[in-house]
Amino acid sequence: MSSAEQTYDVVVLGAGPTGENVADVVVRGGLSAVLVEEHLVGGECSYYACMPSKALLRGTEAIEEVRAVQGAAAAVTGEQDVAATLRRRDSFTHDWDDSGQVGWVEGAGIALLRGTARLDGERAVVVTGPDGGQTRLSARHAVAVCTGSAAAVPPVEGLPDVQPWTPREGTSAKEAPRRLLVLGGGYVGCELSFAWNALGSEVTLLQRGDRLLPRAEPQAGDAVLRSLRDHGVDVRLDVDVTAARREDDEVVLTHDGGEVRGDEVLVAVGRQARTTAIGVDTVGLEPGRYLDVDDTLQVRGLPWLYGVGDVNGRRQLTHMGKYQARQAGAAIVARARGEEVRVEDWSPHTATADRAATPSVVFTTPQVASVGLTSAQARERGLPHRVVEHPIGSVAGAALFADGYEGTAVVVVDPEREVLLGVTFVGPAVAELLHAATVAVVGEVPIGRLWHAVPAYPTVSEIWLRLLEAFRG
Ligand SMILES: Cc1cc2nc3c(=O)[nH]c(=O)nc-3n(C[C@H](O)[C@H](O)[C@H](O)COP(=O)(O)OP(=O)(O)OC[C@H]3O[C@@H](n4cnc5c(N)ncnc54)[C@H](O)[C@@H]3O)c2cc1C
Ligand SMILES: NC(=O)c1ccc[n+]([C@@H]2O[C@H](COP(=O)([O-])OP(=O)(O)OC[C@H]3O[C@@H](n4cnc5c(N)ncnc54)[C@H](O)[C@@H]3O)[C@@H](O)[C@H]2O)c1
Repeated sequence: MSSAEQTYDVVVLGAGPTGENVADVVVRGGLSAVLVEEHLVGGECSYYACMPSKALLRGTEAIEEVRAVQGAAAAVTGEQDVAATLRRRDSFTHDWDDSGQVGWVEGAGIALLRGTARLDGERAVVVTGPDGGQTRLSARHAVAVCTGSAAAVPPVEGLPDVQPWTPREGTSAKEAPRRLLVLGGGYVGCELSFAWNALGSEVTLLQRGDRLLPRAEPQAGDAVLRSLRDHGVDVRLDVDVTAARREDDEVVLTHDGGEVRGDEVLVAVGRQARTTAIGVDTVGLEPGRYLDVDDTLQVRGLPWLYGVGDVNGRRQLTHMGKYQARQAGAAIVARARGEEVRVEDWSPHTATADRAATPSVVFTTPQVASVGLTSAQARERGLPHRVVEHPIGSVAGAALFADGYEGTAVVVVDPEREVLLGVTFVGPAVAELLHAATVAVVGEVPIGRLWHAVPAYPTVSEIWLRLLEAFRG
């Protein structure tokens, strides 16, 4: 056992995509920073979330895209090579080896400390290393908590005892289980049901509410539901699972309408803040809760403490964690230099897009790409709004892309200011349509000016013209 003390300008807890970017921004701003990581540098996204899940899905998507083009479809004469798809997934996670990311951290001039970090009063962090030795870190300017989130486990009797899969096992499994039960029909439940169904599992998806992807526009959940069922997934809505047990090698879930059996059960009912064991109580905060932060990501009431990424519960997406990291990093540097931190919307120091313009893509078949407010969110916020919808398959680019292209675009417009509040595309390969919508929402580009943003012919982006025409009436 050893004990040491070190001082840095900024101490960052957690080297996920968020923590890495906070450290990078402050070092570029002339401050010193140490990143503390207890598992893999790169965080959930690289090893158990975004990258492996998309690698599991991409082969199936590529095959479906070719099958949807008459003539080209004839070239698909066999089945997906599941073992090769899993190997490709493993190549994206580098076989769960983080040496590449460690090289990047070192090259960026960031100090890295392996171990479990815990706050120990104001500006102080204690790190317990793999050998049990402790290092005490002091921060001259800021401590940034970027410890992310973990899978939430619902209060279902017996569930912990059946050793359910979390998204970690759901993205890193070495083979497809014969029968997979999936609890939860949000992002993870829908994506991983598609993935494992195509890789050979018999999948049963149990969703508590009456819709999949309940926070998206209803057209999204409806289309994903139809497609999952068409692909052979047994989707059951309005199911309340009350108990779980193992019988020999089987998992048995009891719900209000009976029982369902599988070989594994994946729990995908949302996330919980990783703040239970990081010493937040030593600075007056309640363990287990999301960190309550302002728009500069500063924890309210503790000006030296920042909560960035999944751990604040604002938006649990990698690109939003990295965005928050850029804004928080800029605020930390400005405060350290004694410069003014601008707290107004859209300033270099505030994460305004969290509230107004968060983009996301659900990589199902069809994809769901959205940014900004849904019609339900506009209604909840009491904003004046009009909803315009148009089938994407009606444009030439979509017809060329896939025979019988089916998709929907939904735009939420503020009719008084004539700007877009939100956009949702549902359809094959719509992910790459999204950034144009994000620019329009963030820039509050007036509808009158959008008429001058002419989509190239024949691209799927011509859907923008149809939407403008539908809005004009
Ligand atoms: C299955 C799945 C698929 C997803 N797909 C996408 C996607 O396609 N696109 C997208 O944008 N988002 C996706 N997400 C969400 C995305 O993974 C998260 O938003 C992102 O990882 C959050 O980054 P973070 O750095 O805030 O936290 P994390 O990635 O969770 O990183 C936190 C880090 O902190 C470390 N840590 C925790 N506690 C301590 C401690 N006490 N001491 C030291 N280190 C600690 C952890 O080991 C971890 O490395 C997905 C999530 C899941 C579950
Ligand atoms: N492509 C992406 O960007 C991507 C992919 C995966 C995850 N993520 C991120 O990770 C977060 C977590 O994903 P998630 O799918 O775990 O959460 P989620 O919030 O997206 O969905 C959880 C779902 O579980 C349902 N549910 C809740 N309790 C239940 C119960 N007891 N039984 C059955 N269903 C229940 C909810 O109705 C909801 O539909 C997402 O919100 C997203 O921010 C992003």
